[in-house]
Amino acid sequence: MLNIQNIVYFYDKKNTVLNNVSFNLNKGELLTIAGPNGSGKTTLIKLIVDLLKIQEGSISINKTFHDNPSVKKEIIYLSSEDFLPDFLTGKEYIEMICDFYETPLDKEKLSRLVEYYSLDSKLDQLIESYSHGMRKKIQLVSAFMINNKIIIIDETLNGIDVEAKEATKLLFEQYKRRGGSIIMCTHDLELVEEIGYRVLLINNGVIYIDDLIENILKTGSNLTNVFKGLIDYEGMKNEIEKYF
Ligand SMILES: Nc1ncnc2c1ncn2[C@@H]1O[C@H](COP(=O)(O)OP(=O)(O)OP(=O)(O)O)[C@@H](O)[C@H]1O
Repeated sequence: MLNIQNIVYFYDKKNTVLNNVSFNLNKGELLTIAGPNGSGKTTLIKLIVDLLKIQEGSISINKTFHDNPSVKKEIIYLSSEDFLPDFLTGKEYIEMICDFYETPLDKEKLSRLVEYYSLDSKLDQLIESYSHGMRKKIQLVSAFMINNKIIIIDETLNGIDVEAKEATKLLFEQYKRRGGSIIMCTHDLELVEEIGYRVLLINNGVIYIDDLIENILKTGSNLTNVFKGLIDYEGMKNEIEKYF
C-alpha cells in the first residue's frame, strides 16, 4: 500500500538525518516506529505526508506518487505538535476534517466517539480552551470519523488517559479489520509490545530493526533490552554508579 524507497534526507549537508530508508506498509497493518530522540522518526513521517520535500528516493501509495492530491486524502496525519485551529470549537474542527476528506458527518458515530474520549461536554467549546490531552483526543476522534486508508500518528497516544488509550486500541483493531493501515511513532515501548504488530526501530537515520514484535519477543528479549543495546546501557550504568 505505502512504499518507501531509498529515502535519504538532510536539513544541512553535513548531517544526513535519514540514510537509505526503505520499507513497505501493508493493508491492514499497524507499524510502530520507535527510536531514540533525534533518530529521524518525525522527519520520516513529514516526508511521507509531504510536509518535507523528498531529496532522494521515492514514496508512493498504491503506486501513485505521494504528493498527488488524490492520494493525500488517503492519509490523515496526527502531529505530535498541537497545531490545531484554536478559533474553532471541537465540533467545527471535526466538521472541517470531514469536509476535507469528503466524508458525510455521521452524528451517531461522532456522539459515540466523543463519549469514549470524554469530550461530549467539550465539543461546543473552543479548542483554545482544550488541555494537551484533549487536543490529542479530538485529533483521534477526527481520524476515526473519516473514510481514509492510512492513519499516521506521531506521539499522539502519549498524554491521553487510560480510558482513551483503551478505546484507541479497540478502534485500531476495527480500523485494521476494515483494511486500514496505521503508522504509530512512539517512545512507549510497552505500548508497542502490547498493540504493535510490526516494529521499525530507527537509529541515527538508519533502519536498525524491521521485524514482527512476536519475533523479537520469541528470542527471550524485549524492546527495552534492544534499545539498551543501542545506547550502550552498561557503559552508562557503570559511569553513573562511579560518578554520582
Ligand atoms: N527543521 C529542522 N532543521 C534542522 N534540523 C532538524 C530540523 N528538524 C529536525 N532536525 C534534526 O533532524 C534530526 C532528526 O529529528 P527528528 O525530529 O526527525 O527526530 P525524532 O526521531 O522524531 O526525535 P524525537 O524522538 O525527539 O521526536 C535531529 O538531529 C534534529 O535536530
